[in-house]
Amino acid sequence: MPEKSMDNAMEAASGAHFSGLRLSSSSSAPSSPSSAKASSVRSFSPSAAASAASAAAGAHRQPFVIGVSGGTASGKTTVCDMIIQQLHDHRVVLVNQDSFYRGLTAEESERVQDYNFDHPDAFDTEQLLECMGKLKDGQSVNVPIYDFKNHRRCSESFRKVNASDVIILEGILVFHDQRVRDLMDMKIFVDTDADIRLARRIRRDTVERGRDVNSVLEQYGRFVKPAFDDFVLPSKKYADVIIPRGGDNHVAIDLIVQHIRTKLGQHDLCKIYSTVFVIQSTFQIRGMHTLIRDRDITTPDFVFYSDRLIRLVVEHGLGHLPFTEKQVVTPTGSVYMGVDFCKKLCGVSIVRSGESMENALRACCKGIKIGKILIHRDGDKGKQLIYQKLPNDIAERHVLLLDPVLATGYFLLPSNMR
Ligand SMILES: Nc1ncnc2c1ncn2[C@@H]1O[C@H](COP(=O)(O)OP(=O)(O)O)[C@@H](O)[C@H]1O
Ligand SMILES: O=c1ccn([C@@H]2O[C@H](COP(=O)(O)O)[C@@H](O)[C@H]2O)c(=O)[nH]1
Repeated sequence: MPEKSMDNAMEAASGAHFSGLRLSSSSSAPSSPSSAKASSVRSFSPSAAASAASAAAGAHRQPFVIGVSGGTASGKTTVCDMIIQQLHDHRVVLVNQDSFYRGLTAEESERVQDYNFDHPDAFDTEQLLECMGKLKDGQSVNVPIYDFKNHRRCSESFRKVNASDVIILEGILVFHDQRVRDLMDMKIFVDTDADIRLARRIRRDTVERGRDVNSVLEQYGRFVKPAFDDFVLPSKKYADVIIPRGGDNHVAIDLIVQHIRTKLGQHDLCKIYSTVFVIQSTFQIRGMHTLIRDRDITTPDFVFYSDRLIRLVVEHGLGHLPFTEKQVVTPTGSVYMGVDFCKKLCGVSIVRSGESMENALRACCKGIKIGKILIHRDGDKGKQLIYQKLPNDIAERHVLLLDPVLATGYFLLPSNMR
């Protein structure tokens, strides 16, 4: 049985196991002060534990939403495709604002040359919001398919878009409506010269969208350019990143992809850094995390459980250090084949450290040569900052990185020490 399924099987078989939890004075841990919270834990049933675990396992993580705007034929789709390609190890979906064109009535179709496809009212923004809301909620959606030749939606077919880690919403006016902007975690504006865009548009619309050059030029002068000046360009100010030259700008796209990876990696650092280790979460560990997060926990209980978590993190981290075989002679004269740490631990970085973390580390490290303990006291600066600091810390100097509170614990070892 693979290691992971073995762990799951053992967890399932033992149900709720709180060997690490501190029980009240009437239980098997007489030295611990009594606690109402701890005694309520004793009545925790295996089925409740199982459903809590499955709820956590299926817990929906908010996807990262990227908006990509810019004038017609600026290269929005091309940029999106490049981002999607580079994010190959994540689930990414593309939603086009074009899919939400209302579709012309028979009357409007007769005078299509007078229809302004570049005005915000040409889109069904309510439907777009509904679809994006569902996707953000982890539900799949059926997105309409728009036919640029007939200016209508296909009445029978839809494109099924599944819930994903990253949702990219692309279109000329995706920054126009504040409600749509508010869905986005990152806004990109593709900035390409107007003459290049017009040349591309003529080629594309004549080749792919069944137009002739005259109608393209007529529509461009009458609607496309004025709407660009009135709606698209003014929305550029909302962009977090402006990409000049669109898909030709590989540097900008690489930087954007790196940023998205870092953001996604806040949840899954192991995907980015091969030397980061995360302790497998068990009911015991999650039970203690639950206790220390409970605002009603007493101070002695908080200290007791957080100290225990800290020790688990530190001990697990030390287990990753390099060692050599070592023989010792026991007091009875027999030889014991043991191990000894063989390299000097040159730095320990403790994220969100407190005194108890430092003490636990020093206690656990007795007998290990520690060069330096570097303490990060980031406590109240928040999660964002801690993770943003991570890449520098990793690249430069630290050997062990421990975070007992935010997650179960992270361990970092340079590859030459493993
Ligand atoms: N960097 C580029 N160099 C040459 N042609 C490009 C470039 N980027 C896009 N195109 C072409 O221009 C047209 C419009 O590009 P597209 O990415 O679909 O723009 P948008 O989605 O902004 O309308 C397409 O035919 C595409 O192949
Ligand atoms: O029926 C239609 C619908 C839209 N348009 C034009 O399309 C562009 C937007 O698409 P891009 O891919 O971003 O260029 C917009 O400027 C509309 O004018 C159309 O011509 N006919």
